[in-house]
Amino acid sequence: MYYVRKRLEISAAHQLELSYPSKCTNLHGHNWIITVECRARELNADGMVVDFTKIKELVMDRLDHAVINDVIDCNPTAENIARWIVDTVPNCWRCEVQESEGNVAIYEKD
Ligand SMILES: Nc1nc2c(c(=O)[nH]1)N=C([C@H](O)[C@H](O)COP(=O)(O)OP(=O)(O)OP(=O)(O)O)CN2
Ligand SMILES: [Zn+2]
Repeated sequence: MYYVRKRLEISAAHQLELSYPSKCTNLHGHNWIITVECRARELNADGMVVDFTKIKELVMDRLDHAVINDVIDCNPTAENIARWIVDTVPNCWRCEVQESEGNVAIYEKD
């Protein structure tokens, strides 16, 4: 199995819909550190699992300096952002979304 890992830093805003009172329901920003992991049993014709530049285009170009609520079609928690990235990037099986030093969410395909 071949693996690639791409680390991105994204400045963006979001606003959570929550069932309880929280400061996070206000529009606010983070500098998210996102780690995208892809894997493949065989390399493509270019000798890659997936081009690092393609990962950047699919994630960074769509989320950086965006209001994430406008981009992803669900409540933009760190967990849902990680899931969206796994569903968006070819051959992605795992994604870590670090919202702050102490807060990290991970989505991994079964
Ligand atoms: N499981 C999750 N919990 C929370 C999420 C999330 O995406 N998944 N998101 C938030 C908000 O985005 C909020 O902005 C986080 O605020 P922050 O102040 O960073 O978090 P804490 O209240 O834990 O404060 P620390 O100072 O970092 O401890 C909230 N929860
Ligand atoms: Zn937040």
